Amino acid sequence: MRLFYDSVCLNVISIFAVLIIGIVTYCKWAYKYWERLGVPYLDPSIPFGNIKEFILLKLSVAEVSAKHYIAAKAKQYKHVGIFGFIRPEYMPIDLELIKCILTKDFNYFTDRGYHYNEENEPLSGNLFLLGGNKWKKTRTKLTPTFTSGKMKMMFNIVVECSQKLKQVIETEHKQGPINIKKFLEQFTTDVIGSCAFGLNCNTFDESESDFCKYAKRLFLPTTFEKIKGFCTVYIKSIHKFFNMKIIPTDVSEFFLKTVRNTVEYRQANNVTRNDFMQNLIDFMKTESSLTIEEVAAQAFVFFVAGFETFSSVMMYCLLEVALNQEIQDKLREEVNRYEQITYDSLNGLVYMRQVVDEVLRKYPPIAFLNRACTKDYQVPNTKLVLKKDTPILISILGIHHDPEYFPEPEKFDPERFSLENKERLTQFSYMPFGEGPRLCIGLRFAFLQMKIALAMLLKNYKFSINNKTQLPLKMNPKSFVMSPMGSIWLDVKKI
Ligand code: HEM
Repeated sequence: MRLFYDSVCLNVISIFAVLIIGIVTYCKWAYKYWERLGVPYLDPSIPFGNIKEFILLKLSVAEVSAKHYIAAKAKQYKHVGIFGFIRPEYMPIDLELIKCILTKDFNYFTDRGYHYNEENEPLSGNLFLLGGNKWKKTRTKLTPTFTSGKMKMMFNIVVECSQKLKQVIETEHKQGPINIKKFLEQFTTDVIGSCAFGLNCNTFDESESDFCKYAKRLFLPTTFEKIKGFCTVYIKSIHKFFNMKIIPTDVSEFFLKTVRNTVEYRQANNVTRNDFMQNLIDFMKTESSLTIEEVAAQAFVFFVAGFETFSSVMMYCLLEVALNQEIQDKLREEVNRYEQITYDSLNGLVYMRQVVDEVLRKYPPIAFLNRACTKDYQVPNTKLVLKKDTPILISILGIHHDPEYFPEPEKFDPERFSLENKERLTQFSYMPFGEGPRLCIGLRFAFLQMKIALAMLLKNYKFSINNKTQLPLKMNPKSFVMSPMGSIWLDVKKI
């Protein structure tokens, strides 16, 4: 019996050892990928490649890619090869090269390389995930939804929501310091729920409305959902084999049902409203029509793309003005030049634009851009040919903190974006909304929202930092957008 037991143990250990040796040998071979192509690369570690700190939750994915950018730049590389586990990824460092990928040779890089499957998962057929011709057609259809004329139509909805934000700050600030992010998230849910889904979410009154519940659920995935998300990016074969969905089924069903109800209600009752949903519904009637699932997918992505980005930019804005009182005073002076905030007065808020631009430089919420090579690509002025499907990673955070383009990058200085200085910025050194044909479609709407909310808050309140805020900020390694670990607590005084 003892002999049998020993032999089983020996066999198990041998199989295990062979497996380990096999994995190590394969990794070592895979890690020669960039060397074989003559591309400089950063030393990977088995089995993580170059993303160990991200996998072990020491740094956020944004910080890890910025670290790669800095390391490559220090060695004066124009481009660098990295590995996400064993997946080779290409990171351009030189801005001319970045320009080629994002604009000049865009037809080689039309896709982000993320998974989507509209039949299996209708909401994945959204503008952010789509690639190739489908993306192009959808982008052409949606572009008119974001013209300045359409923004003007949505102005009143955003003002209404900002009044509710003011009311809640009015009550809450009397109780002590406020955790500003929570209220900004509620505000964003109200705005996008209203503009993209045509709903009065009443987030401030009813914190557990269904809309809020599913929105929160989407941004707080379970461990299993995180693993699935991870497979989508790094181990596509597993993702495809198990036909995994990227959006949780209950969330998907809720958003689809909500859109269906809204469309049916408006059509049955002949109701129209000045919002994104109306534009999408109008498309359903045209020749180049959208199906109800396509409408839902776009409304869904407007919500997802706008939620974390907007609330984090606003939070960093208020943090920086709380830390820099003279900037806050100057901003307030500008806002107070207008008795009332109107759509036209927003254009006059020039200094506010500088402040927001600097916030977006220092804390770009989407800190890296993804592209995938859709056909073999000869990298200009080199012998390198990038193979079809090679993932491309551009570190916005790294570029925005590069002292060559922004001296003293950690300093918060809105003067970098004065009219005069803005003209001197190196092309492609500032890309908080991305660049090229896949540039953020919601840019105008984001500025509309930010200017209205900031103007309303600064007109009525003075913000200073409360010592419950842990400074310097440490980024949350679990978050895909630039989000701090702890909360930002502000003392608020009525003016
Ligand atoms: C401050 C707020 C925002 C920031 C910083 C931001 C940033 C970005 C960035 C960096 C991209 C990728 C661009 C690229 O790959 O070149 C993007 C794409 C996108 N954004 Fe935004 N965004 C913001 C707000 C919004 C809002 C409010 C909406 C919708 C109402 C929106 C909708 C989208 C969509 C649909 C895409 C995909 C565009 C495409 O692939 O054609 N974003 N955004």
